[in-house]
Amino acid sequence: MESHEAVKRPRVLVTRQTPGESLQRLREVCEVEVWPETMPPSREELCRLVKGRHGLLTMLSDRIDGEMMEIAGDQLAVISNYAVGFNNIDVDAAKTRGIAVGNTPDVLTDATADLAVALLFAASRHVLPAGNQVREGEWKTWEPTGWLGVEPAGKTLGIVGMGRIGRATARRLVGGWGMNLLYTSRSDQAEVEKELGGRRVELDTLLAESDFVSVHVALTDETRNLIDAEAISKMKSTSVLVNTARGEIVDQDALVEALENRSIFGAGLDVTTPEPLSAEHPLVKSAHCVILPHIGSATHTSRNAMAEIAVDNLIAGLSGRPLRCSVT
Ligand SMILES: NC(=O)C1=CN([C@@H]2O[C@H](COP(=O)(O)OP(=O)(O)OC[C@H]3O[C@@H](n4cnc5c(N)ncnc54)[C@H](O)[C@@H]3O)[C@@H](O)[C@H]2O)C=CC1
Ligand SMILES: O=C(O)C(=O)CO
Repeated sequence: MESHEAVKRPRVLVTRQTPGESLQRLREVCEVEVWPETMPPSREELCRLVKGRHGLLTMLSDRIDGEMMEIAGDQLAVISNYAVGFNNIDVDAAKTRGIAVGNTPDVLTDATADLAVALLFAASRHVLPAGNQVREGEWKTWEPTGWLGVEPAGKTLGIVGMGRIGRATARRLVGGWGMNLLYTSRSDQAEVEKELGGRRVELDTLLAESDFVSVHVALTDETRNLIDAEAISKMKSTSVLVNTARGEIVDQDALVEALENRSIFGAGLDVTTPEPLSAEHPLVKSAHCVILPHIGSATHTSRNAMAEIAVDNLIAGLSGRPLRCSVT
């Protein structure tokens, strides 16, 4: 039986065209099939495509569970996710089968933190609806009471999940706008506190005391719906919620209600449940919510670098070497 040991020309599936030249490196050592469409393969198509592959280069929209690994077969040695988040992969199932799993951390940290800051300002200053007023020819005059927003300078920033992107976001807002920092984390972050000041607090305290809350935890069973109705009810009526992590971390129904009741000031989301979110969804229609189509890492620099890591991970996994960035 063909198993995890290195094979001469391993068969690899890449579930979407990635930017840059990195796939060329893969083609030199593997038989590569790239899913050619813009839309992801359906579950059915993916089940058909994974069969007999030694390696998979997957996107965050591909759900790779135990069943999918089973369908792929015993020869599957490595799953390389083209993302830092890996909630779309059943890592325990992969471990059980001895399949290596890789991700693409660090190289997208700055781009995603930049976008968190952009969303914070967009939601604070009505950037989209005010801009639309101009586009739609509805701009009548300068109004002393028009489009009044909130300002971050000197206010309190709450970072939920002080990992790489949480810290980079805090660095921008503490350094640039003199914000005071609160954060949640599973452990104290002495280095962060040395660099940025700040205090580790319980989530309830963070929500009650922050003027701007930015979510950066990984999606796990523990963080799913972390920002639920009760959590949102603790936030200040002048506060802004930003989520660039994963949609499932925020209870969207509760957020709709909070925005409708004006119990928070606004929200900026790069991630939703589902993705894409229907244009009819009340959050999309809300004047107090800015939604972007999951573009946190969407810069040439980040996406090219992610592709390089994803290919390095795949090649390492196929030859039984430790991955450049492993989550198993
Ligand atoms: N919008 C986008 O395009 C992007 C979204 N992301 C999302 O951002 C997430 C974070 O990325 P990184 O900062 O690179 O990951 P990271 O692993 O450095 O940070 C995640 C942090 O969350 C903490 N955490 C996990 N569970 C927690 C809990 N229950 N309570 C408090 N803290 C908890 C972890 O300890 C860690 O510090 C990714 O998992 C991904 O979902 C990442 C990149 C781009
Ligand atoms: O890397 C991730 O986790 C993303 O969401 C997109 O880059």
